[in-house]
Amino acid sequence: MSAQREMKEKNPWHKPLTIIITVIGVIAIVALVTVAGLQNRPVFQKYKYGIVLDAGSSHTALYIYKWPAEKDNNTGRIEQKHSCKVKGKGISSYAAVPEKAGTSLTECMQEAEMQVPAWRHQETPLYLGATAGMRLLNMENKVASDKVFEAVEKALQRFPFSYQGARILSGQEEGAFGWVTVNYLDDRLKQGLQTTGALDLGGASTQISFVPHEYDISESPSNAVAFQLYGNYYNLYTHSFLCYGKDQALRMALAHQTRSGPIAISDPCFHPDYSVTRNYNTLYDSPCVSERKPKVAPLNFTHTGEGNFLQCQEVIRSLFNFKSCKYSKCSFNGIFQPPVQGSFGAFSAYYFVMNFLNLTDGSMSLETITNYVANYCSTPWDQIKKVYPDINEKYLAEYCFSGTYILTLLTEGYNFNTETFSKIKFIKEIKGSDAGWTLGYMLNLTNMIPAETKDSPPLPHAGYVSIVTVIVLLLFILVTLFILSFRSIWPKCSKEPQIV
Ligand SMILES: O=P(O)(O)OP(=O)(O)OP(=O)(O)OC[C@H]1O[C@@H](n2cnc3c(O)ncnc32)[C@H](O)[C@@H]1O
Ligand SMILES: [Ca+2]
Repeated sequence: MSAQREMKEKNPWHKPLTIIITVIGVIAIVALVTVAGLQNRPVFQKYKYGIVLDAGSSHTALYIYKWPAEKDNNTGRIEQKHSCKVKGKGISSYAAVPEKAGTSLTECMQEAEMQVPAWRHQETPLYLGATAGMRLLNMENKVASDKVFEAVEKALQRFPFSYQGARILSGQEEGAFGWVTVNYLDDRLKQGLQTTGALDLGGASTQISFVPHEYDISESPSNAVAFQLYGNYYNLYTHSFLCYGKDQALRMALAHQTRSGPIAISDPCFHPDYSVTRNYNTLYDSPCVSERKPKVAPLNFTHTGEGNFLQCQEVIRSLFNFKSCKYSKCSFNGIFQPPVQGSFGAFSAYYFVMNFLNLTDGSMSLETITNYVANYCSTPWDQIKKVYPDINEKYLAEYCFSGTYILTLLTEGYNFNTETFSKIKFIKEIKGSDAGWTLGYMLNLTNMIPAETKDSPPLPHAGYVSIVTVIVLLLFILVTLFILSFRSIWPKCSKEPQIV
């Protein structure tokens, strides 16, 4: 019994020092785990937002972009969070009722209010950029164009975002920002890789932008845009052809065929058996064709189809002037263009049309694609309607013209040949963000948004390392003390069986 008491007295677990050491040890371990856990927990990502309204000639679309609040190399990693297609036509179509241009945006703006967290609303910049539709309205009727902007401005200012203004983009900006978008999304800018050209086909204008091989900038300064992005310099060639978007090009093609004011035309760019009645005033109501309006013409004309690809190409060719060129090389209409270079991303109507025709598979040759479009054009209209009962009839009727226009513009307008054509990719989006000028525009403008304080771990790295070192040292001392106090009873413990 006395041996047992003696052992109990010598048992370190019954000494206050051991208990204190143990408690401190446990606290130290808990502290170590807590500090490490807090320091290394995934940082809650805070985002900033920006909204761009693309007021195109055919429709308006709203894009919401987001990027981490702490920025990377002065340029945030911007991605598309949401997009909203405004119902109805483009804002330029409301020239006679400007207030409606403003109210048309309400639904998408309300969607934006839901998409951007409320606490970010006030600091979220909101931009509206208008393109060729408003360019044309501005040329035609400046007062009407100003009124549309006034109405749009009023409508946008009612929302809680930081409204930064509405303006018409120049053709150069439209082309250049489209190029920035494509290359940014492809990660080519940051990595300094060879860039991709950008081809944008809108309703009223079309843009071509690429970095040429040995391009002499002095030849046509109005087609040159110099960029410095991520420390790399780019000398971009860009041109925007007003009136060569697919709707205005169709107008020009019809104007070409009705220039003598006939009561009926048989159009090779529309399917056999296609027939509609069109109004002369409506057709010629655009600065792209107004000057060519026939002096004498009936109110309407009958527009029938013929479905002949080669003859359609002839009509389209007549829209391009290949005669005059004061530069070393031109595309058409006397516009300087160096030879196309490298790969290209073709988006908006290039994609809509080629996707409908099932021609976006990069392995198809120019010849195969041409044959396909020719065959498609010669298919009777009734048959086409039966095969595609769900497609918007206006689009459906125009795919033959649009496909032929795209091929003619690319090969004869921009001089793509069999080999260079194969480097064109028809794209809608890249990594979840739509291809178009808006992201490039946003990317450029966000450089002006000051970066928020970095969303860093709670402790600086040095502080974290010091705390962990102190705790580890403390644990080491405690373990040593613990072992030492146990050692005093170890011999007894080992003799225990002999005692028994
Ligand atoms: O750049 P601008 O010239 O201002 O015009 P936009 O921005 O309004 O032009 P889009 O790229 O939105 O559209 C280009 C054209 O494609 C048409 N379009 C849109 N969706 C289409 C689809 O699914 N199939 C065929 N055409 C389509 C649209 O009506 C236009 O004529
Ligand atoms: Ca556009």
